[in-house]
Amino acid sequence: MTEAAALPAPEPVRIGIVSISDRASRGAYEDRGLPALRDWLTRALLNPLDFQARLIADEQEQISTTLTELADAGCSLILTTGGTGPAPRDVTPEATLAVADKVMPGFGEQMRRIGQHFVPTAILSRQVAVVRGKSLIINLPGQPKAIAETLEGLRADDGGTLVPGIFAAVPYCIDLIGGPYLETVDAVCKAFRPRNAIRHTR
Ligand SMILES: Nc1ncnc2c1ncn2[C@@H]1O[C@H](COP(=O)(O)OP(=O)(O)OP(=O)(O)O)[C@@H](O)[C@H]1O
Ligand SMILES: Nc1nc2c(c(=O)[nH]1)N[C@H]1C(S)=C(S)[C@@H](COP(=O)(O)O)O[C@H]1N2
Repeated sequence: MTEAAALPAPEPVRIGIVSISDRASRGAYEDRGLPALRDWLTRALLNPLDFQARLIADEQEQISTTLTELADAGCSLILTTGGTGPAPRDVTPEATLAVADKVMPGFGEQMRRIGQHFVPTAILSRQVAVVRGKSLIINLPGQPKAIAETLEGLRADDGGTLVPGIFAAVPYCIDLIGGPYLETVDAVCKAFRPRNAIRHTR
């Protein structure tokens, strides 16, 4: 048997993607949040992906209910986009904190650090990340272009990493909460794990 044949294939992963937008949910404009999330995750991950997609309005109860349902449905990762600013209808962080078992402040800190390289108003974002059971839930900004920026970080002209994207820490976080082993495409986003946590798959 060859070494490759002896290695296990990457595990399937269920991922919740949630676009939170008053205007896109009522059809005032086309939703670009879900396609941006799906496209980036498909480029970045080698695992077979089962997406659970939702497009909803900026309603706190509805957001919390959606996040709870996706976590209960076995999503290891849930990414939201939209509703993190200071406007009265921006309530995604409150809805996310309401379903948290643990708050993970490092994600929000790093997202705002990345954002300020693109736009000074990134400090207006109130994104949070939390763990609920075996799900990691992360709020991303609403601007569709900000989704890849935040997940991937900032590259230098030579292709090296200038500011690490938040996704580099996601696979190990999911390991620690008992989820499947996520494998990334290094050219898009190289996951970091301590040496003793690295497994080899095909
Ligand atoms: N789902 C989406 N599809 C396309 N563009 C979006 C989407 N969500 C947000 N945007 C764009 O990003 C901007 C900032 O996002 P934010 O979440 O603050 O939206 P908003 O201004 O509250 O409006 P809405 O909730 O109606 O989308 C929006 O004003 C819009 O231009
Ligand atoms: N990487 C990145 N982060 C970003 C932005 C961006 O263009 N790129 N836009 C910011 C802006 S203009 C706002 S108001 C806040 C709030 O997020 P929201 O889009 O969910 O309202 O996110 C910020 N974070």
